[in-house]
Amino acid sequence: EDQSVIDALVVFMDRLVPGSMQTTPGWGWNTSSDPCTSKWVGITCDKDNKTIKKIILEKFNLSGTLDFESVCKVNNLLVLSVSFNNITGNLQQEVSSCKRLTHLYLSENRFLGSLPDSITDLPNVKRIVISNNGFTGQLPDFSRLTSLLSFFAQNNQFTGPVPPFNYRQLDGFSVANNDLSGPIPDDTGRFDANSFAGNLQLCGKELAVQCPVKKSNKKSKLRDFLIYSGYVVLVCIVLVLIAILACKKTKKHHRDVKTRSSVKNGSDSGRSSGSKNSRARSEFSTTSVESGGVSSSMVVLSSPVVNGLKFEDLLRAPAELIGRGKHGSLYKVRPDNGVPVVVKRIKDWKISRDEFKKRLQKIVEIKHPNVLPVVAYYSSKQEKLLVYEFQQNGSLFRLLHGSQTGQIFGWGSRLGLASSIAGALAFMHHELQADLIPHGNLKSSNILFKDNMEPCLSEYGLMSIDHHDQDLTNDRIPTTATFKADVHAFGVVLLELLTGKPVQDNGSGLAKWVSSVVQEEWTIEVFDRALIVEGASEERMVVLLQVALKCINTSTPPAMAEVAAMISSLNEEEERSMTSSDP
Ligand SMILES: Nc1ncnc2c1ncn2[C@@H]1O[C@H](COP(=O)(O)OP(=O)(O)OP(=O)(O)O)[C@@H](O)[C@H]1O
Repeated sequence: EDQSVIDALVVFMDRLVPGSMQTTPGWGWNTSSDPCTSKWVGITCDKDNKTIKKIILEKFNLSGTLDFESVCKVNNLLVLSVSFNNITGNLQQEVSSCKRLTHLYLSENRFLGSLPDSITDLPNVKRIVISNNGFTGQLPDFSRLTSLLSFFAQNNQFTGPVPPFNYRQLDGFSVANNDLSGPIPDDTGRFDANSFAGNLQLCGKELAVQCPVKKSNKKSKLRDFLIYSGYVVLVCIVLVLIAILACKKTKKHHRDVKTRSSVKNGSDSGRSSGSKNSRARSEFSTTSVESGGVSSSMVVLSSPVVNGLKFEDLLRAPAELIGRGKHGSLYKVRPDNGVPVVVKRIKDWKISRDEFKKRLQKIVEIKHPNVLPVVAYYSSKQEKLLVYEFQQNGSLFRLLHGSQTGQIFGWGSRLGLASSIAGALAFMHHELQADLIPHGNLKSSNILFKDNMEPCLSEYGLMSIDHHDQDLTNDRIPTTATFKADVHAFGVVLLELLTGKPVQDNGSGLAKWVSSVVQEEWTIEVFDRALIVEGASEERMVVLLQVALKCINTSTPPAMAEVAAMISSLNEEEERSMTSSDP
C-alpha cells in the first residue's frame, strides 16, 4: 500500500483506540511497516498482498471514534467490520467515500446521532448491520441502493417513518425495537411482525396495531364528490360512444374497416411513449371489438398471472396507452382478476394468422428465467395482440436515463445485467436458430426488471424476418431482424451501460463516438462518470467495451454464445473480486 494510505490507517487506529495498542506485540498499525506483508491485525489483502480488501476489528474493546475520512483512503476496501466494541460518536458523512464497500458491520457499539444521508451513496453495498447502538433521528431513503441485500438496525432509537427500501430484493431486514411510527410500507410483505416489533407507534397488517382510517374532512368530501361526478360523466360519454358505434356497426359493417384503417394510419405514426392518452382506451377497444366475436382464437397460456383470462375481459378492462413505437402500440390493462398486464398491438405485420400462430407456438415453448414469457396472444386478420405481465420496476432505459428514479446503478449490477441478458439472448438464439426467429427489436426499453430486480428480455421475436438479409455488413445499418442485428443491438445496449448515454436512431452515432474516442486513446473518457466515481474496475470496463465494439464494428460479429461466454467470465471475475472478500 502507498505510504499515504498507511499514514491514514495509523490515524484511523489512533482515533479508534485512544490509549495505545500499537505496543501490543504483532499488532502492526504503525507507519514503518506494510499492512499486507507485515500482516497487521484485522487486515486482509488480495492474494498478491498488494491491496487491502477487508478490515475486521471485532471484539477488541475499541472505545474511540470511527474515522471514515481516513479509512476510506483505502481505495479497494470492500468489507469494514468493527462490531462488538465500545465505539462511540456519530457516523461521519464521509462513510460515502468508501465507494467500493460491499459490507458494513457496526453492530453492538455505542454509536450516537442520526445516520448521514450519504450512507445511501454507497453504490455497491450489499449488507448493512448497525443494530444494538444508540442511533437516533430518522432513517434516510434507502431505495436508491439497488445492490442492498440486507439491513439490520434493530435495538436503536430511530424515530419517524419506516423508509423506502427495495424490499423485494432484501433477504434480511429488521428495524425492531426503535421508536418508529406510522404505517408499515405496503411492499414489505416478505417480512413479518418480528422485523417491526417493539415500535409502539407503528401500525399495519403485520402488527397488532391497525392503521386508523383517515377521517374525511369537508374539503376532501368536496374533492371526492368532484372526482365521483367526473367518473359518472365519463361513464356516460363512454356509454353514448359505444351506443353510437354499435348503431354504425349494424348499419354499415363494411365502412368500419375503412374508418379504422384511416384512424390507425393517422394516429399510429410518430412516438408518444408514456403519454396517457384518453383516446387510447376507445381506440384499443374499438378496433378489437370489430375483430371480436372470435374470442376462441385468443390463446391463453397456462400461467397463474392470467388464470382464466378471456378476450372479453381484456376489452372490458380499463386500458391506458403507455407507448407507441415503430411497430405498434402498448397498453396497460388491468382485467377484473386484478393482475395488470400489457397488451402489445402490432400494426402492419404482413404475416398470415397461421404463420403468426406457428411462430408464437415456437416462441412460447422456450422458457428462460431472463426472458419475459408471453402469457396470451390473439390474432385476427387485422389484429395481432400479445399479452405480457406488467413489470412495475420499469425498463433498463428508464433506470439509466429516467429523471425521477435517482437510483444508483453500480458497476457490479450493470455487469451482472449484461451477463444475464447476453446469456438469455444466446439461449434463445440457439433454440430458435432453425426457425430463424431472432429477437428483432432489442433495445434498453425492451429489457425490463422483474419484481426481484432481475433483468428480463421482453418482446422476443415480434418483428418479421427478411430471409434475404441475413448478411449484415459493416457499413450497413441493421434495419431488419436478423441474428446478427441482435448482436449489433446488444453491443449498443452494452455501450449504453458503459457510457450512461441514451441511444438515438439505431445507435450508430453512439458507436461512432465511442470508436473515435477509443482510437484517440482517451478510452476512460467514454465511461459513465458515475462508474469512475464509484471506483469500478477500469480494466474490466475496458474489456466489456472491447466486447461491445466487437459486436458493433466488425463485419463478422461474434455469435451471441461467444459474447455471452466472454461477459460471463468477466462477471465471474468481478464477483470473485467481491466475494473473496466476504467475511
Ligand atoms: N411488460 C411491461 N411492463 C412494464 N412496462 C413495459 C412492459 N413492456 C414494455 N414496457 C414499457 O412501456 C414503454 C412502451 O413500450 P413499447 O414496446 O411501446 O415501446 P418500444 O419498445 O420503445 O417500442 P417498439 O417495441 O414498438 O419499438 C417502454 O418504456 C417499455 O419499457
